[in-house]
Amino acid sequence: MRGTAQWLPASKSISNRALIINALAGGTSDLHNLSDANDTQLMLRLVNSNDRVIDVEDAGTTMRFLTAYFSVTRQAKVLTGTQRMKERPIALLVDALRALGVEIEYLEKDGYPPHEIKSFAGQKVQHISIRGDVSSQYISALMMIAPTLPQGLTLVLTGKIGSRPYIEMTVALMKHFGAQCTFVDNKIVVPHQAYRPAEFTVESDWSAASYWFSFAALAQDAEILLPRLSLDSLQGDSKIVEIMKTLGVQAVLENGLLKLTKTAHQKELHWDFTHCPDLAQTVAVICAVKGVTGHFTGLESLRIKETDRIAALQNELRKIGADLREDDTEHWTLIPTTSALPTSAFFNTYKDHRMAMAFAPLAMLMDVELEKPEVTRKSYPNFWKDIISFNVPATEV
Ligand SMILES: O=C(O)C1=C[C@@H](OP(=O)(O)O)[C@@H](O)[C@H](O)C1
Ligand SMILES: C=C(OP(=O)(O)O)C(=O)O
Repeated sequence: MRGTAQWLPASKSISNRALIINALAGGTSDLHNLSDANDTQLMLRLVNSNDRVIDVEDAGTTMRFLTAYFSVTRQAKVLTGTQRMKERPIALLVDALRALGVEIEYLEKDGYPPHEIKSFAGQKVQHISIRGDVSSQYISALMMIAPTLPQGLTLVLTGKIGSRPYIEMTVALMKHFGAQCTFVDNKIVVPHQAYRPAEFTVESDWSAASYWFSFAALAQDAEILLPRLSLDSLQGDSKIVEIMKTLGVQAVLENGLLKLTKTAHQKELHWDFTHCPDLAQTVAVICAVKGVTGHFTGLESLRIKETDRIAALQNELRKIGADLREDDTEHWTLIPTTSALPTSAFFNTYKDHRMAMAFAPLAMLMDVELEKPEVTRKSYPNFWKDIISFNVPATEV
């Protein structure tokens, strides 16, 4: 398998932060290479929308960041989304905003969208404690609005902190646009200050890149080139380089492109996904078919993403004779396939882009049919176009 993933998207996490901060900085920054992911295209459109009802579809960051943004910019809005978005909790963020002085009401079920932002009379507190183990997106949302608050904001994160690199990414983006912010241990301090407009170029998306590591892992022979990725990235999902080394893929930067080639793989993988939850599906599927036993922790947050990703993985892995066994609430064992793979299989995707993209590379070994392949538009709209350019046969039925 040889070629370049020409349509690899820019990071949606970085793009969505840049768009929120740019809006708070007056909207005049030059932002280059924004992601074409639906989550970012939604953010681009909705952040300046005059509509009262804001439909974020299934975009988690867009929902959480806009809830904070519309609150501090005093825009009365109703935020809603898909049925699944109405099942993804938002209470911790709403509680924090209410403590700050924002009037927000739930319109259907307490703790979940849709919700209505009514008013913000003025900052009531400077100090907020918030759990760190549910979603870092609530924390990033509060951090980005913090410089605009008259008293600034101190956040104390309680319990285990998940997705920490995404919080560090928020710090880095805030700094790029002129706002100081410190994040030490479990404490984040943001003084009141003004953002400055700045030029910014978004790098490629490491989570999207992870699927090309999967193709390389399953190919007989591979030389895959990935554009605009840096190894010391703001994105925690660049950890895929380390993980996939164990699974038989070597990655080196050559002439500005990341080159993936084959190397020997090991029989076991111990990995904690606490700080890179979006890689779990990619890695589980590759372990399953390469005979690698996975000893995993840090999968808890997968249950509240686009679908319950633990249940979805368990259902679909069983179709190829593998399993993801829950040993206790914190430990999972990936039991790989020991028998021959079926010659073909149909995989359900649960309206989750990452289910589709994690299982697609199995096409290197068997005939794969995927339910609603268009779900990839959430983060990687040209995924199928990229696949076809590598001569992997893909047909839309
Ligand atoms: O801040 C972000 O851009 C994200 C944070 C992570 O979510 P959690 O913090 O909910 O784990 C990640 O799964 C999501 O895809 C993007
Ligand atoms: C979890 C994800 O996105 P979000 O939470 O922003 O919907 C994801 O892209 O895998």
